[in-house]
Amino acid sequence: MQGNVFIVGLGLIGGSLALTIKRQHPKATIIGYDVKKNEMELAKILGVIDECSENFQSDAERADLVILAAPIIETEKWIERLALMNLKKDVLITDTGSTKKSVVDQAALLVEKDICFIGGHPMAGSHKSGVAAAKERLFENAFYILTPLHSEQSVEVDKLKKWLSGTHAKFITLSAKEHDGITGIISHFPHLIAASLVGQAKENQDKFPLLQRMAAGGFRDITRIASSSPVMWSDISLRNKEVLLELMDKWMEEMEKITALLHSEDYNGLHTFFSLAKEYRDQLPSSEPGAIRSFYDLFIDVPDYPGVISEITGHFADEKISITNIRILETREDIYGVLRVSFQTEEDRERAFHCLKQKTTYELYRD
Ligand SMILES: NC(=O)C1=CN([C@@H]2O[C@H](COP(=O)(O)OP(=O)(O)OC[C@H]3O[C@@H](n4cnc5c(N)ncnc54)[C@H](O)[C@@H]3O)[C@@H](O)[C@H]2O)C=CC1
Ligand SMILES: O=C(O)C(=O)Cc1ccc(O)cc1
Repeated sequence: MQGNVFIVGLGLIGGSLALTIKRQHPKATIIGYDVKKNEMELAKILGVIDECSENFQSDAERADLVILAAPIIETEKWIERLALMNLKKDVLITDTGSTKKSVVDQAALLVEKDICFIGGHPMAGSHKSGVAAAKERLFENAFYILTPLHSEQSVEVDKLKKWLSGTHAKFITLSAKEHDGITGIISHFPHLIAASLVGQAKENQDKFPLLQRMAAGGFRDITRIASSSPVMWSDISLRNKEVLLELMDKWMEEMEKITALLHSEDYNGLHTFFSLAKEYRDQLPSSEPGAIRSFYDLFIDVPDYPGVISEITGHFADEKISITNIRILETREDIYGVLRVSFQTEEDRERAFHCLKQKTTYELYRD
């Protein structure tokens, strides 16, 4: 595809989409805009965009595709302003916000002006922010939800998918309401809980001076998402308020039930509670990328001796397998530790798995 692609918000998501589009459509010109001038300049230096926007309106008016990748409330403000501009007749406007209903409602302002808007949410990311964290392959195999305003937009949806084909994502069309219901359960509510778990640890750190050091393993993993951008998550929480409040009521009811089980020392009740959770979780697809894909992890049971990490990374280096992260999750003093290695792609993880299967006798796990 050829034309001008105007990306607003050059963070993790805007930057990653810019890289993907540039690779897939080398003839396109990527113009980037960010309220933070230094972030915009960094994007240019890193080769993420072709041009820094000097003037939002004139760059929007020459665009064939506009991608709004700012925090949701800022995106809504841009939609209102875009509706007053003299845009190209066949321009496509999309966004990347983690909630869809309020954005799509706001886009009625564009539709009134006969401008095409298709809501979008690439469901891959991380707790990192900023253009420096952008990656060309961030969206590979991830779900990419599109929320067109009506069924007659199929030609435009196909055109948008072509622009975004370099993401190698799995496109799914949903209504904005359905999208917000699902993501509320699997993403937004868990973020609230993760942040509150971290809060609970902080509250108790004076009482237990060792707490911080000991929170390095599993606790860090289940609360990783609490390190995400506070601006982004405040926007998401407010814009999916109804869904979150409903989930919160149900959660409180559930917590009251568990409180009662503890008070009455109801062993069978607790066993049922944990069994039902385990049963449902164990049957969730593990070969699917999951709704939100962020990393491909390989877990390796390694003996706890100095040099084991360099042994493992040496094997990967020999096979030219790149890793994105490596961490010891837990070291049981006398026996084994679990090493978690993260990869950018499923393919890299598979290669790593087979490489270690061949060269070592360590137990390996992919889930
Ligand atoms: N971080 C993630 O894992 C994912 C985020 N999203 C959504 O994508 C959007 C962007 O998120 P990230 O890239 O992660 O955030 P980020 O914090 O990495 O980047 C956002 C960028 O937008 C800029 N910005 C803020 N206000 C602006 C404005 N009024 N005009 C232009 N630029 C502005 C910021 O300076 C920043 O550079 C959000 O709406 C978020 O809900 C969607 C999928 C995953
Ligand atoms: O890092 C993680 O696990 C995430 O949850 C990333 C993420 C954040 C927001 C989204 O809308 C989609 C994905």
